[in-house]
Amino acid sequence: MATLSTSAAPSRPAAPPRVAFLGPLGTYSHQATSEFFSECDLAPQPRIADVFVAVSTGESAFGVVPIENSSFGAVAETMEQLRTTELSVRGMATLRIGHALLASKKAEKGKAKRVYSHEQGIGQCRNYLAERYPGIDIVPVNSTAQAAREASDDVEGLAICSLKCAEVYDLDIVDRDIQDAGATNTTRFVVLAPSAVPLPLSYPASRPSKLDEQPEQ
Ligand SMILES: O=C(O)C(=O)Cc1ccccc1
Repeated sequence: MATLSTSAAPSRPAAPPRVAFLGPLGTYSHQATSEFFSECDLAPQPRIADVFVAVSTGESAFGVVPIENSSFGAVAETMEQLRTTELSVRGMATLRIGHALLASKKAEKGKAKRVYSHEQGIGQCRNYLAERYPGIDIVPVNSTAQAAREASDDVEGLAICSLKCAEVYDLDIVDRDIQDAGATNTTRFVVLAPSAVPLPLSYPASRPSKLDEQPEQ
């Protein structure tokens, strides 16, 4: 006689969630996403508004957006989206932000005519720019890694972005730690999900936050 098995079928490990964030690769939002989600399918978006769309349409399970910087304040595009979104804020990550100034490997020293960055990157380095590059053209772009991409195609351009972008976009390091607030410069990021979707307990990843690490001596 056939017997019925009551044991459940072996469960397949859940696929890592798809997470939308402000791209391209190398942004601070990318860094915050990787810190928060131990494993995920990275879905970089061209603008902060696109992160909200990707989560609202279900294309991504979660989204990560910057919300506030310790020295320059609220991130305007995120605040604008939060006014009307039906998504919920389900988590938070705080990163220490150290900006680098990068240039194309073909750039001539001292010939820079413009500097690209996200509005936040420009705002967090405004005193540095006024002192070292008075009168330089400031070109706001969608993200700091987008600024690195622009500088890689512009021998008269500089990018304010993370040091990581020097590797990712093959750029020279002109200067580092150029943010006006020094080691105290932090940005808070929030994790978005559709209102009905709770954040699994396994997030944030158990690794200690970058802010818990000891400062270099
Ligand atoms: O452009 C980025 O890298 C972002 O993630 C937004 C941002 C810009 C500057 C500081 C912190 C976050």
